[in-house]
Amino acid sequence: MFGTDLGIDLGTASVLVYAQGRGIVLHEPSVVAIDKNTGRRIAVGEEARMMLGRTPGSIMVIRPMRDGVIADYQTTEIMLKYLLKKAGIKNWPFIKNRVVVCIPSGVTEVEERAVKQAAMKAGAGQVKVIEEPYAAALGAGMDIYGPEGNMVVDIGGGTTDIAVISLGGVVTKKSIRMGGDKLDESIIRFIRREFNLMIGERTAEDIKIKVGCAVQEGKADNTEIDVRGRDLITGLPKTIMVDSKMTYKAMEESLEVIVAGVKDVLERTPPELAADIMNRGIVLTGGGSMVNSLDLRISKETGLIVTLADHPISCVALGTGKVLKNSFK
Ligand SMILES: Nc1ncnc2c1ncn2[C@@H]1O[C@H](COP(=O)(O)OP(=O)(O)OP(=O)(O)O)[C@@H](O)[C@H]1O
Repeated sequence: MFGTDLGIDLGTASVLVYAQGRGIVLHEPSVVAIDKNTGRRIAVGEEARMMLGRTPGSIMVIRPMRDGVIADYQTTEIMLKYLLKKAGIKNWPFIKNRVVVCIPSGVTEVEERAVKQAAMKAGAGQVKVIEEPYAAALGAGMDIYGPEGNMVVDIGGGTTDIAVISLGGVVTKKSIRMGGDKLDESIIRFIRREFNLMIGERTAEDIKIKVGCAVQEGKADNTEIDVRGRDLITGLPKTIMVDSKMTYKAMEESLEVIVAGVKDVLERTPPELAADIMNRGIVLTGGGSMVNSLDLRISKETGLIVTLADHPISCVALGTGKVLKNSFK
């Protein structure tokens, strides 16, 4: 006897849970705060994210997922257990639920097994895994079961998964360990180098979301933001102004890695499918795809039409929901 079937997008930046018949029931950052002395859980999700960079010595804030895979197994288990309970799944974990979890397409067998085991330990009765770009394409509403080629680029916090899908299967793919987190890191490095200012992860993400830009021309609106950090020379707090052009420079190298990945997959795609992609274009999903003008940048460099999915962050979880019905026959 099984309970509600669930789809989980266990991401580097966020965890989304899709419950059969209810849709997305949870969306929280993949962050856990632990008491260093006792090992006790203090906070999980948004509450823990608010603590990032602000904790006293006794509290440790952990992001247990790195580059799309589990980096800290024990903390992932704690996080999943807590979040699935919070998602309000009836009788979790007393009735065993069937769960589909998404994984990046390039993971090793060991990494895949760790994801399955973490879900089982968190209370799942049966676990299946599916590849992220497949779920992302389904969640974006692409017709992946037809004979035409579809190209999806899922840019998450830790990985970018690029795939060409046709007849319900992945034909060419690439998973690169580059995503929103690395963009934040490049902003931190740029500001330290150019302004001798040390900023935290959350501030860097804020800059990326508010004024980040993937093309040199910059954004037309909202082009500047005041940024506070610690001056590395005086040691004192300082405010500087950061604009879109600076974020372009900061993120340029990292964005180029994503563009090169897209070109590589296109080059390896069979000609018939490549012709389909010329007609249909590329669909971007994942939170990282929302960097301003990234669609324009990829379009310029590939000469193809590039569209941002309707709800980029939810696509993988929505796609997992779509495969639930056929996953446990
Ligand atoms: N409006 C926005 N503009 C730019 N980046 C954004 C925006 N909103 C979210 N992001 C970024 O999207 C990333 C998270 O995306 P998402 O939740 O799809 O990743 P994930 O599934 O957790 O990661 P992965 O698939 O790599 O494991 C973060 O780096 C976040 O900063």
